[in-house]
Amino acid sequence: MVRAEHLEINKDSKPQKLVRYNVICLKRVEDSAGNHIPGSKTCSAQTQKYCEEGNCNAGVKKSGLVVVKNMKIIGLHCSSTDLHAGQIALIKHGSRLKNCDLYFSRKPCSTCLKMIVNAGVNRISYWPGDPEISLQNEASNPTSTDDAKLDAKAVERLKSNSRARVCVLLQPLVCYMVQFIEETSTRFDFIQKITKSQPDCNTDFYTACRQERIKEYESLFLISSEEMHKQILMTIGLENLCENPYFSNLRQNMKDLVLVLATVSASVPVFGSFGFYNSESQGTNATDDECLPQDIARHCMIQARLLAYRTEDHKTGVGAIIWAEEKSRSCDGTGAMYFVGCGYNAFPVGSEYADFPHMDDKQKDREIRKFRYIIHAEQNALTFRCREIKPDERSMIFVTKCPCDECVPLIKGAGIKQIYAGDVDAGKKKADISYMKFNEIEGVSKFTWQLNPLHTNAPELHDLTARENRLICASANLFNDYMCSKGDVTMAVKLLASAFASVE
Ligand SMILES: Nc1ccn([C@H]2C[C@H](O)[C@@H](COP(=O)(O)OP(=O)(O)OP(=O)(O)O)O2)c(=O)n1
Repeated sequence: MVRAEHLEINKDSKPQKLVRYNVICLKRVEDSAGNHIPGSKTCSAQTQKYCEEGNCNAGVKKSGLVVVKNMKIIGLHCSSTDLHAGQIALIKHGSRLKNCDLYFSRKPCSTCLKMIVNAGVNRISYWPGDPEISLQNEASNPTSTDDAKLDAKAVERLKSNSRARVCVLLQPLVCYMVQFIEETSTRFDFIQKITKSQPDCNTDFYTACRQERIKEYESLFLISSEEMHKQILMTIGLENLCENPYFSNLRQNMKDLVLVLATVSASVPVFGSFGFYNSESQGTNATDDECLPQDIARHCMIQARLLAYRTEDHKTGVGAIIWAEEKSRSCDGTGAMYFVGCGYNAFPVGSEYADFPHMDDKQKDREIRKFRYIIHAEQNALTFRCREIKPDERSMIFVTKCPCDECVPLIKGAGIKQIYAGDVDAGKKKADISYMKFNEIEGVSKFTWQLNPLHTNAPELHDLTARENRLICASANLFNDYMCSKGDVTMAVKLLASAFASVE
């Protein structure tokens, strides 16, 4: 059956639901032996550059992939040195890919497409930029461009002979969405915590960090030359998008989504010695007490932040994502980490808008408050998880807000070993929701967003940090120079892939 490539736009989306289609994948930079390179300090300049340019697998750009079955995410993958994202999905899910929807951050190549089509997937959506086999190298390497063009043709042929729908799924954002995300990101607890702890600091550091992220994501996801973008769209069978106004609308939608991603990402910023730390040991063994590298923890928290925008609670959006670590590293570009589940706060599945009360504790009548009905982000992540939580593996939950007294025993009971969260609400007690148990939890390690306690405990280091932070606040340029000189700007885990998944 011949399937036409088309742009799907959902005009009925409610504003708070728009980012429900935006899911991010995890990427680890690896050396040729497949070892994780935690940052530029241990990575040779050459390898670093090679990986950054997405050239680890000659001519093949890194891609991310979200696998969705029955509207639930069952896999978050990323290409590795040896394997493309589609190949990894095949290895991980096999024939379970049947009837799944796949969301790629680049148009997949023929090697991946033939296998996933063969597995009986339902729909393949992709980001309409440079495809997996890059078409951007024309001048520098004509032979590889010829191969890339051949591959693009093969992809078209596979597409037109397959049952699966291969399409671009891109939602235009409503006009005030970018502004809404900007405002909520600046007000986010982590940014507020930094601002409060640095009395002479305003949110300039946030603006600088956002600019840095915008630059990074634009270079990953957008094609700067309009002409080049048009040529690529023609080659990958999207000629119907090359005419205006479709072309300019497409570019604008892509830019807006990149802006949203960068804005959310900046709300978990790289700033001085802020990060996820535990002040005391709480786990049952040393491995459980060991914090993930900061860049990975930050990356997962950004995923939770994106999920929070899908909330059904008008006032407070919360996102949660669970990852676990296998004993040995896997073929996935995410290293030993694998996705377990994710969720956001919402009313019970299937309920209609008016079925339950939406009021908070400012409403005197307790019967019409939301708290007894709304399912918390952690509760949805646990309920709709796609993998079991194994007692002998390090599993971790990332929550954008402090887990409340309903959720702390659930997280512990489920056998999750680590919690990464904010602690702004810890110790708060309200009539219908309390955050008292988080501080007392035992047997689970907590890593909260704070200044590195090693720095805070050493006065001279603290002074240094304060001085450095003042410097950072002074100007965006100074901030960038400072971070670059520290080698921190290049995160080992980057938000490489933005795939667009319709998920309940
Ligand atoms: N770890 C958490 C904590 C809370 N929530 C959800 C449940 C409710 O939808 C909302 C409750 O948030 P607050 O306790 O902040 O209560 P309010 O929404 O009333 O806001 P506030 O009291 O801060 O003004 O967040 C959640 O999903 N997961």
